[in-house]
Amino acid sequence: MTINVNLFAILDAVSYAVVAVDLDCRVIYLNKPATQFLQARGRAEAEYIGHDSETLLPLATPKVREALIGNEFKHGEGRIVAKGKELFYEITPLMIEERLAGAVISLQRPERYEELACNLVTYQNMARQLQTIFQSSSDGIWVTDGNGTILDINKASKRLNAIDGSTLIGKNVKVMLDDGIIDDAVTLHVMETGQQHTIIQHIKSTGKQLLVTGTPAFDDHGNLFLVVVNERDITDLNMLRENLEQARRLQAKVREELDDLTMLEFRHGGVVAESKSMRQVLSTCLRLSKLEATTLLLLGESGTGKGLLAKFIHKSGPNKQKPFISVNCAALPDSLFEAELFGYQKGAFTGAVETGRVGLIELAEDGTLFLDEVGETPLASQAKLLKCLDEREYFPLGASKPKQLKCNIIAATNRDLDAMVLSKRFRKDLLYRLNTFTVSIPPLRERPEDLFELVAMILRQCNTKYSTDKRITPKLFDQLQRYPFPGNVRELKGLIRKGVVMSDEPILDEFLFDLLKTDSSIPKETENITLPQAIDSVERKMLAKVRTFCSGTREMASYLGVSQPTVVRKLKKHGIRPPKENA
Ligand SMILES: Nc1ncnc2c1ncn2[C@@H]1O[C@H](COP(=O)(O)OP(=O)(O)OP(=O)(O)O)[C@@H](O)[C@H]1O
Repeated sequence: MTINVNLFAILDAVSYAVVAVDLDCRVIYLNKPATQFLQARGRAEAEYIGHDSETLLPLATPKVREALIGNEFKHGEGRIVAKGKELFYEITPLMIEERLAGAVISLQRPERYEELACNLVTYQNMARQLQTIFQSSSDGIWVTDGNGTILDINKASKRLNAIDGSTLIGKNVKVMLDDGIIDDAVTLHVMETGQQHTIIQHIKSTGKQLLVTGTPAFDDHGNLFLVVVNERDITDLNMLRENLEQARRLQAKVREELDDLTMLEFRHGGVVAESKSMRQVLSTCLRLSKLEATTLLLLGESGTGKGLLAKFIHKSGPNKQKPFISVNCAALPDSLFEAELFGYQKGAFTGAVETGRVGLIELAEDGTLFLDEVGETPLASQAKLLKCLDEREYFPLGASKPKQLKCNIIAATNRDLDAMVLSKRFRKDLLYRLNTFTVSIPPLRERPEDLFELVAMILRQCNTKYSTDKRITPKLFDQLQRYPFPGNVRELKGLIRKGVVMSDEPILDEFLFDLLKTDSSIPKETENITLPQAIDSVERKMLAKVRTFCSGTREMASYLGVSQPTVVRKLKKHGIRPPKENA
């Protein structure tokens, strides 16, 4: 008996409520915390003793009943939530004299577990770790409850916002807004939408710019219970971005200045390039000039400056001191093409010079060989030229040992090589070999921005050459810009030269204006024919007329504003004999 009394006293002394039931689930005992709990709710112990435990513990009793059924007692535990309060319970067997006599239900507040857990070393370590992470983060971190009440602020945030965090804990974020510490509160946005939200916040007192992200956390019932706010200082980042932007602008300016310098360099090489298209052409040429053992193709109408650019490429390359050899493929008779290009050994063919002859390729050494009017290369020689370019060696006529091709090759044409391939006048494989690097020079009419500088340069050259001081006024530029210049820069040069030499006036406007009018007027007899026919007819008439007063194809070329090989080719096409001295 004494023992029993002591046992009850012990049970009364424990901090949790204990309820014992018999095998029929009738309440047989309540300890002191349990009766106190009932008294606090205006109930008496007597109302429950001897009654089914369902009246006292409606939510836990089904589990108790289950534990008591069968031969083996089933330990159980669970959680009771009623009227906003929460209790944890545990069901253990009640054994009397080694026989199951019922069950004991122990009930405990969850906070108590928490209090106990807090004393556990593992819990303390974990909490310490979390605090260390929270405080040592270089980003600012705030934690508020679901209503915006500040629960915690880390050190970084205090520094970024220049605030004493301890005075704010327990206050609502709205206070910070009202006090003007911050200009916007991300927590309020998160509370409103229930979603993550990011803002840029400007901190008045520190002048800092923060990237602030608020993230919501929800409990098991979907209620917002925490808002975690992360603040990242982007002041330095913005400054970095600005510096980068400034550096970029500076770089662009330097590049522009460099471009201008390069253009100046071009001008020293006598190449005018004011238009964007010509500048692009020149930059490409400059880049290509740095390549070794290269072959490139310059395309463009007659007089656009292919020859000039070929020289420019050579002069800009590493072998500018080496020879630049120019050969006009149209001017070489078919029979002599290979002999001129590859050279020959003595006695190689009838009429060959006794001593033999060095070819143009060899003469070019490791400089540049310019194959002008490459489209006119005799078909029979095209295969040999291709082999020479492919293998970078060739056999002079009559030689048994090959020689090396050391020079760069720049080919040029105003012909449509694709069309020539189709009409079988140019080898497709040679075209592919030549056009790996192609530079197309636009006609003068497509780059009027170059006109002014070209006219100024040509006038300067002519005035120096003929000791004159002729000028052109801006009025004439309107006319010049409207004129199509089929002969391109060469035609412009011829036009101005004619003006400087022939006009008696110091201002050339009127004289050149008349010349332009005659050159651009359409002859009446061409009105009912097609454009190619009209061009053909005008070409024939001009050649025939100019032939009568010129003493050679060179003079004709200069008068007509085209190259000499073009004159030779066109005379051949129209069946007109060259002037006497060239005949
Ligand atoms: N951009 C330029 N700047 C200065 N002079 C130029 C320019 N383009 C062409 N010229 C001048 O125009 C004339 C004709 O140029 P060039 O002989 O190089 O043309 P081309 O395209 O080779 O002609 P073709 O196909 O008839 O041989 C030359 O006197 C050349 O110096």
